[in-house]
Amino acid sequence: MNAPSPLRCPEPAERPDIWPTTARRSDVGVLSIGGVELTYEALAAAGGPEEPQPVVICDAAAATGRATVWQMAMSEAFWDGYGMNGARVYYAGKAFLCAALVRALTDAGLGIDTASLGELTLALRAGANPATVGLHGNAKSDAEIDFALCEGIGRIIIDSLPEIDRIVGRARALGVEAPLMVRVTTGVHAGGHTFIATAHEDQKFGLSLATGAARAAAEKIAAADGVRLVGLHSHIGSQIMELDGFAAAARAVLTLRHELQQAGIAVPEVDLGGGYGVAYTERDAIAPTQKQVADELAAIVRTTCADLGSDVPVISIEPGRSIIAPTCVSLYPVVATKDVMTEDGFTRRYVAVDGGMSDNIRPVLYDAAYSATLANRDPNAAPAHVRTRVVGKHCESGDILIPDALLPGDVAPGDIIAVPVTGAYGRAMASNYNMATRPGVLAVAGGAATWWLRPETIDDLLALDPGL
Ligand SMILES: Cc1ncc(COP(=O)(O)O)c(C=O)c1O
Ligand SMILES: N[C@@H](CCCC[NH3+])C(=O)O
Repeated sequence: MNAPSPLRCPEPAERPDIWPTTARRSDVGVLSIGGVELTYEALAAAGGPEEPQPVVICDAAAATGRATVWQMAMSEAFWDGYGMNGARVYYAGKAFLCAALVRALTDAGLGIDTASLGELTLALRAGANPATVGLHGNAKSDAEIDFALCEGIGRIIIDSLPEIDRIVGRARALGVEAPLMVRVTTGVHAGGHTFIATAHEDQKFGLSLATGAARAAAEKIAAADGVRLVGLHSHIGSQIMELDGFAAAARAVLTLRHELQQAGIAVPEVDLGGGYGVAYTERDAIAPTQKQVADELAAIVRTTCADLGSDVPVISIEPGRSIIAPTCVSLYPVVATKDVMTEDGFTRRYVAVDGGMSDNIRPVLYDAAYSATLANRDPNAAPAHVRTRVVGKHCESGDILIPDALLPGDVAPGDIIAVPVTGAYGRAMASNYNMATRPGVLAVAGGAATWWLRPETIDDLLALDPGL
């Protein structure tokens, strides 16, 4: 958790990859995104929060732009007019989901990957075409399965052998055919943190390639009535910056497909999952571009299929983070500051903000690093910078957003802390700890602001309590 030196937040012009496309610092030092200044006065005037409060600002055009670039890069890389049949991109809604985003991404040609009844309901109600919606889950409820089957979604990704029997039963009862993919555990270890690596053997997701469980699942589906095998699926983890793991997993899953096809079991599609990493701070390398990833995946698929002597399946991927993470910046009002003596005998500045682990659990859960700057004024115009710990407001001493940030020594209540790259798994993993209200997500574009998710209110929380 202790960084070797305090982490400074680069300005948008220095590291454009960790800021939304339209982020700028004005001549007077105020940050803006989408032409909207990031002060609470300007946000209120543009239709945002009326009072200072934590809020997630999303550069709406950047989100659509990143999705479109993925879609085009994959379509181009996987099309050659004869063996390569194209590729599909499903946005992994677990990273962040709301109706406006579903509409923007489906308009851009993406499908939506969901992992719960809530995500699935939202995606369909927002107008996603069921044929290009998928459902994941290692413990899908009957309600989830029934809803997915009744709505006719394009793929349900199987995560265990008993689940196949359950779906066969539900499909029979409902009189529908279930399109199934098998999630294959390829044994590839990749991913930023143990909790977000998903393809090594001893973890809860998928069916093992090594033990034969994945193959057995595909055979079971192929032999059963009321279900149809539409593909194999591999997802190796999240926040992966090196492409080798994707290559190894793709080879493994394509080889299984080839073996199945040779045994007479057709496997039209292979999904290579999500997990493509992004840079969070200036210590991170610039992530591979969507085109680099797509070209690399296409090269692996092409050569693997050629080596195996098999045709090329339709390929799909499920990026979440890499579409939405860099398009959002979290803003926090500074509430209090104090200087504390450390055990090593130096003084540490604490800056406490309204917000914290309830709107961004990632630092606590994964030691995830973020950096912070000031939104309302130019930090570089301040006389001196000090090592600062940015902490939240919750009743946990571990409620630390940034353990060791370099911020102006005169940060005070009235200032606004901006933390970039918070679009993925921030609001989506937010909680109501301490009965905190979860922040709104404000989309900004062309000088105007629109709520993509309105801020939760205390009344929203109290309404859940029949005792009141
Ligand atoms: C099955 C599956 N697909 C896609 C994703 C999206 O991952 P990421 O946001 O890292 O792209 C995840 C999350 O790790 C996942 O579990
Ligand atoms: N929630 C994780 C990513 C896991 C994605 C789901 N398998 C994160 O914040 O990095």
